[in-house]
This record gives sequence, structure tokens and C-alpha cells, in this order.
Amino acid sequence: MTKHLTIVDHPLVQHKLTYMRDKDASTGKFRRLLREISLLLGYEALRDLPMTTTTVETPLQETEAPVLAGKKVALVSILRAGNGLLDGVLELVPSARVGFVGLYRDEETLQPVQYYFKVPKDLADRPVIVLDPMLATGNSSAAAVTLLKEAGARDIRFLCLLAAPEGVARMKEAHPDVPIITAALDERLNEKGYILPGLGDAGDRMFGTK
Ligand SMILES: O=P(O)(O)OC[C@H]1O[C@H](OP(=O)(O)OP(=O)(O)O)[C@H](O)[C@@H]1O
Ligand SMILES: O=c1cc[nH]c(=O)[nH]1
Ligand SMILES: [Mg+2]
Repeated sequence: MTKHLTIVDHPLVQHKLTYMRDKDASTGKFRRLLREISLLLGYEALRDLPMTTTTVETPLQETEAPVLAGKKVALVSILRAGNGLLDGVLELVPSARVGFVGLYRDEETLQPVQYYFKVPKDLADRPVIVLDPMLATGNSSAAAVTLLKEAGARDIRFLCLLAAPEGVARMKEAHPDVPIITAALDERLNEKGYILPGLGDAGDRMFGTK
């Protein structure tokens, strides 16, 4: 059985993450680092994609060689911040289908409020990678995964940058079948539901709002 939580402890990932945490990192620097990290995290998240073989003719002879099996991967970004991971992962799988789940977290209740949902057809036949840099209470990711399952998705992975133990537990309870891939498991949430030590509000830092 696949591990429920994978922490990508590659030195490059950890180095870049440290500079993203720095409150003085500019919007441009934050965005650039997130894009770079998304390539490395995406590489890990896609590690166990199903494979098959095809026949290829090299300049020397015909051979059987590995290729990805089945329908194209679907990447689903949880707006807004998920878009910070999307471009990099799309570079790894340029033919992926792309969906969007619009959710924001109500600051008082910490419950997700949905404002958009558009996903590729045939989700049941595709590996689905859900993208959102922050897993805090887990309410947003759990809601997004529920919506995707209602739309037919069966093989789902959740890719984030930072996870709080509370969010990992929430996801494990709500969706034990969904593996989480993250760069770090932080200490805890503060009273406002922010990850500590964290990096602040990922959406605001990436888009320069606030
Ligand atoms: O695990 P949770 O407690 O639900 O918190 C995590 C969510 O909060 C952030 O989004 P936010 O609501 O700030 O929306 P944004 O991406 O538009 O900034 C983040 O990108 C997650 O979607
Ligand atoms: O720490 C947090 C928690 C939720 N959303 C964020 O962007 N950051
Ligand atoms: Mg935000």
C-alpha cells in the first residue's frame, strides 16, 4: 500500500523552502522559488504513475521500452494558491488535462467556501493530482477531494508545499485513500488556523495581495 504521507526531503527542496519562509522574500522571489520547487515535488508525486511498454525503433534495432499507460494525468488546482504549483507540474506532464476548484477559507469559521468547479471529463480513468501549497486545517483539501470523487475521480494524490499535522489527520480521516506529498510537515496551527512556523498566506505572498 502507498504511504499516506511522503515528505520530500531532497536538499534542493528544503533549501528553496527555507527562502520561501523568509518574510522579506519579494513576491517575485517567492513565485520563482515556488515554481522551482513544484518541479521537484511534482517529480515525486508522479513517481508511481502506471507504466506499459511500446515498441520503438532505435537507429540500431527495434526494442520494447517503457511509456506511461492509460489516459493522461489530470492536474487540479485549488484556486488561487494552487496555481503556483500548476505551471511547474504542467512542464513535467505537458499533455495533462487541467481542472480548477475555486475555494477560499472563511477567516472566522475556517470552512471552505466554493465559488468555481471545472474539471476534465473521464476523471474516473485518470490519475488525478490535486495541487494546493498549503494544507492547514485540511478543510479545503478534504472538500476539494470530496467534489472530485463526486465527479468520478478514484485515483487521487494531494500535492502541497507545507502541511500541518492537523491537516494531515483531517485528510487521513476523510480520505485515507489519498496520498499526500509535501516538502515539510510543520509544527501546528495557530489560533487563526495559520501553519507555524509556516510561510504566511501563500496566495497573498504569491500574488502580492495584502
Ligand atoms: O487547510 P485549510 O485550513 O483549508 O487552509 C488551506 C487553504 O487556505 C489557502 O487558501 P485561501 O483560502 O487563502 O485562498 P487563496 O488561495 O485564494 O488565497 C490555501 O491555499 C488552502 O486552499
Ligand atoms: O498558513 C496558512 C494557512 C492557510 N493558508 C495559507 O496560505 N497559509
Ligand atoms: Mg490565501
